[in-house]
Amino acid sequence: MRRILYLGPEGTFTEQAARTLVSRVYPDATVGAAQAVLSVAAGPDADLVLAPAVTVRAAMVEVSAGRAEAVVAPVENSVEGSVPATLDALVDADPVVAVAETVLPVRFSVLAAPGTTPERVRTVATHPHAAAQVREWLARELPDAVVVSATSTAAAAVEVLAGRADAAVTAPLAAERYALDVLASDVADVRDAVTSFRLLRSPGRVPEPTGVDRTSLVVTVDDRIGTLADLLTELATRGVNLTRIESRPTRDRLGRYRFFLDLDGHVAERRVADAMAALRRRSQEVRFLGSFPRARIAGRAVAAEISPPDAYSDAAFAEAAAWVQSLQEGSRA
Ligand SMILES: O=C(O)C(=O)Cc1ccccc1
Repeated sequence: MRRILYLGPEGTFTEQAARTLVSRVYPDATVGAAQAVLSVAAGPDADLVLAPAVTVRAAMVEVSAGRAEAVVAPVENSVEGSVPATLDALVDADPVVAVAETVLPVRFSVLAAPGTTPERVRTVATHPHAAAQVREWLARELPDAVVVSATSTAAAAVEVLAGRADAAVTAPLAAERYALDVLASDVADVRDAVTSFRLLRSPGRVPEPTGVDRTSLVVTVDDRIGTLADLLTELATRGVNLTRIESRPTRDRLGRYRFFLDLDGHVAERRVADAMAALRRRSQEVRFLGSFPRARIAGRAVAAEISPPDAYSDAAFAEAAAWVQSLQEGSRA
């Protein structure tokens, strides 16, 4: 039985995303659920079992070691930006690549032990990404409460159950999974906030291009004048649209960075492949984090989908390469 790990414990946004992604990536599989990362307590017929992991990093180690099939991780939020723990794990762990992404609307529930009134709440536990998205609500509704960090929103609910926090800011799913009262639901400072999640596996076959794909890379560069401009020019001159660029320190010394890039397009497309080859020539290291269909909500684009001009089509690249080859072979002037 193959395990799909998600940032747990049960009842996180990531569990919700994992259910969507698994039904998309493994449409024919029977899916069971486990309570803990090493448990295989699922129906006897399940092909896949969804299991919680304490951290994304630990889950990636399980995948790299061949003990799990895939990990589902939160990547980016429309309000708070990237999830640093996921980005760092992506470069520290043995390579894993994304094969699918999904985008979920995020509205929070505030849970507390049965009978707790808002006036009695002094500590509110949650994931840092959730805290950043309910800051105004907490200042207004629970002004005396201090926010304490948890590894996930569901881990925050467990803190409340254990009596170590008075309330937790969670996913709506946690209200169904834990015996806690709902003090508030549908809480969000920004109404239409969304978070993207990816399903990551050990490197293998890349999903077929769909025409609306995303390619994700990490590029490590030397510190010299114009490096970043040079990299971006390699993309621009091949008609490759950059949808995200994020730097993270390499953590070995101050002032050294890696760049996380998301591009429109698929490694199977000539313009993207050509741009990636150029990035490789110009940088210390390029790590491929996957090419996969771009997430849509109810069939609609989440962000603008920009088509490259005809000069960058596979056909245009093939015609131009054939022309150069004919010159090299002397078959044409
Ligand atoms: O803690 C969770 O529930 C997660 O899945 C991470 C997260 C936290 C806040 C918003 C979106 C995802």
